[in-house]
Amino acid sequence: MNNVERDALYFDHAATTPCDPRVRAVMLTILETEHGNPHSTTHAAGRRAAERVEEARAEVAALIGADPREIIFTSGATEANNLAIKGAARHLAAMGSPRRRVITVATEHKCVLESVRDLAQEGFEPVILPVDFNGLLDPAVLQKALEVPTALVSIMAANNETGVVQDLAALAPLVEQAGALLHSDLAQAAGKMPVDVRRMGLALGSISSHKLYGPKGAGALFVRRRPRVRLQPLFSGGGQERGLRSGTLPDFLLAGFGEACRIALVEQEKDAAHLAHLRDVFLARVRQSLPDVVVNAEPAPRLPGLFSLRLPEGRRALDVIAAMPGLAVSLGSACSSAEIAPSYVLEAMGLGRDEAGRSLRLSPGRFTSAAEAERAADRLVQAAQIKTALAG
Ligand SMILES: Cc1ncc(COP(=O)(O)O)c(C=O)c1O
Repeated sequence: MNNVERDALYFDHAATTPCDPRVRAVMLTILETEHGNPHSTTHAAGRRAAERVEEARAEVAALIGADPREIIFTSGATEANNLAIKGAARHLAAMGSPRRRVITVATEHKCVLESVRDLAQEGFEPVILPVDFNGLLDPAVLQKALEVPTALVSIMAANNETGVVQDLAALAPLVEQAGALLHSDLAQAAGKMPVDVRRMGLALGSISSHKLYGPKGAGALFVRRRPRVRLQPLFSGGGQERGLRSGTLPDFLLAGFGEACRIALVEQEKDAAHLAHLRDVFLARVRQSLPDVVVNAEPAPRLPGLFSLRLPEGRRALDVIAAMPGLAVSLGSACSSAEIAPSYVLEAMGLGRDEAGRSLRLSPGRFTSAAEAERAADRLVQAAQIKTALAG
């Protein structure tokens, strides 16, 4: 880590988390001392690698209340989401199912939205449902969409821009009654809030390692066994992962992912309390100087460690970020050249161009201290006090 990185206040854990030192230690041991292919089990080196993979599978399963046989390793949540949505829809079509509707929500991650939209080319009917001002999906809206025979519904557990937590326990029975499969993108939720695939009524669920202090490049898809959910694989190959995901598994990454899940399960409540405290410290301090600051979707149930802050009128998030180089946060908007396009997530919640352009995403983490939250608040206030004219 160089000095710039060490001095920076990192408030962008929703984008990615640093590897937990305990995760790093596990991965380094494997990199330095083990070299087997987990699929070459005719010798001890391969068998050891396979054991590492199975240990990791058990840890990932435990974090979300699944059976280890229900975990398919992938390269991350993007791949898991693609496999779940395209794989399930294609399998049903191949079995002769007349169900063509695939439903998702306007605030989903791009990899879900694009996977659903891509299916239109294969004769499916993508339906993108709206959310209310707090980013929540109204069960009545889902119920109405399910009047047409539906293959699959994909609803994320927690949103990556606002932290809004959907009420899956209330929505799942509607999907089940309609005879459709329910998939959830759990990338932001796993390790950050209690996740139980049975209680949530999921047929499929996607996780990402690098969102929970594990390495980048690893993820998993939960595929329910009873009643059994079948998928068409995305890749042709050696038939690893029960034929659903061919390719040699990266044992050291998966061991790190497993260790990250083990830690997350043990420390999730402690982490959540810590993150809620950091958020409260940060917001109280910011509001002393900027009382008009708003948390987008504040009334909705939200993750404790991820919030979208709307600055008072007259400030532009892009300018504020530029004025605080030592504080790493995300824009609540997608940026193209010098223009700010409102984030589609905030736009779906009814925010206008100006409101979205004043929004920042902040996400402290497990290793952030209260003193750092105070320093971050001071830097933000200082930067926001450099009054900037709104473009347009
Ligand atoms: C909600 C959500 N889904 C999916 C992804 C993609 O995850 P990955 O980087 O593991 O492909 C992310 C991360 O950007 C995310 O926040």
